Amino acid sequence: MVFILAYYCFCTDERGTFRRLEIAPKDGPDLCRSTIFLRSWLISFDFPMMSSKEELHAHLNGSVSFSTIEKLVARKPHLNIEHGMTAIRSGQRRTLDECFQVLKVIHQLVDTEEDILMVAKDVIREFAADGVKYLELRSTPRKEKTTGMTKRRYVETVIEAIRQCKNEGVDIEVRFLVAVDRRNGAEVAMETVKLAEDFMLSTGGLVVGLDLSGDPTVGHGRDLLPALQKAKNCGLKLSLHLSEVPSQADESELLLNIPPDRIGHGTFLHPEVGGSQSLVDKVRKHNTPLELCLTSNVKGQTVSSYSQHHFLYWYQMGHPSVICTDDKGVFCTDLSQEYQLAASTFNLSQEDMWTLSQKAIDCTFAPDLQQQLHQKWLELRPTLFQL
Ligand SMILES: CNc1ncnc2c1ncn2[C@@H]1O[C@H](COP(=O)(O)O)[C@@H](O)[C@H]1O
Ligand SMILES: [Zn+2]
Repeated sequence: MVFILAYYCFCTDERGTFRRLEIAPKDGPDLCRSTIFLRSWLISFDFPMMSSKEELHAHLNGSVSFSTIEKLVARKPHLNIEHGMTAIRSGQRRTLDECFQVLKVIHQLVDTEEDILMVAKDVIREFAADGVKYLELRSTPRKEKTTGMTKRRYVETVIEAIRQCKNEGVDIEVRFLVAVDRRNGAEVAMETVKLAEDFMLSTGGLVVGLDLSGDPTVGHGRDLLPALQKAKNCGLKLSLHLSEVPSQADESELLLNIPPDRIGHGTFLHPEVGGSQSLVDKVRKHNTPLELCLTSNVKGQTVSSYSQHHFLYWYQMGHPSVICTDDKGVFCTDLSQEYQLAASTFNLSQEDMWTLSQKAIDCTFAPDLQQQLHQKWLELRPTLFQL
């Protein structure tokens, strides 16, 4: 059976505004290979500014690429895991619950220190190859009884991967956020904060913060409040997944009082989608940046289409909004593609895109690097616009 799929090309018009053009119908089996070719062509010719970006919302295990999955599958053939089980391809949609099932499959493949080291190094290199100059990775420390991996070794191994990439000259600055999985409850959250604090103090600034993530339909943030407050008090920056699903308004009211330093998704904060003006006012009052992940939200079906994405609501308000990938492996995307999607969906010019990526520098959790990054952005700007 042959699937005929519409195929789109992005380009700029004479005003520098991004446009999406239909260029050719393609059959299913060739789609993936052709997309990779087309994307690399587009990046090099039509999106020169994409070589300076920062990624502030990337879950390590959700970011594992196809080629790394292949290596992991080769290490563990007995698991009988195929790539279709670890990624949501173009045009496919899943419920959020199904997305978490996919992440569980990846966790089965990544259960030793060797796996973590390979996965983290591959992910860092891939972001660098995509023109990301500053990356904040986040991951939930996991203990694996069968392989003897401890939570402490888990974090140490990610840090080791960051250091090795630096020593190998990979052109990217990487910082790490220790993640609290809300499904594991208050006690584990408190232990995780302690672990994050230890690493913040012992890694010379590589561990910069704490992430709250996990299935938003499980548990309530009120139980995690003491742990989150403790993290904030000890100097960890907080990025909290808030209002990722509609039922979380009460929780968001509570957690926004901390206040967090950044918000993941915030899909249902504003009144038009069942949030409230009071939630928006709190976000505005603290000028809390939002991490926005278009493909993740559309493929996970919390947002019905790209044009309905809440990026527009916050962007039009002039609120700090950072385009991110969330889980680039699971959702088959990369940061360049997310910028292209935002540009083509909301008619943004190259200048708009440039400003978005430049403003994201002020949202990073590494104030010591911000001046250096601003400098780098200014140096790259003339080449990007061929001035
Ligand atoms: C799709 N939207 C999402 N919403 C909430 N949490 C998410 C997520 N995507 C990923 N995670 C969180 O990140 C973990 C996988 O990476 P790590 O094993 O930590 O590196 C997931 O188990 C979940 O806790
Ligand atoms: Zn996320």
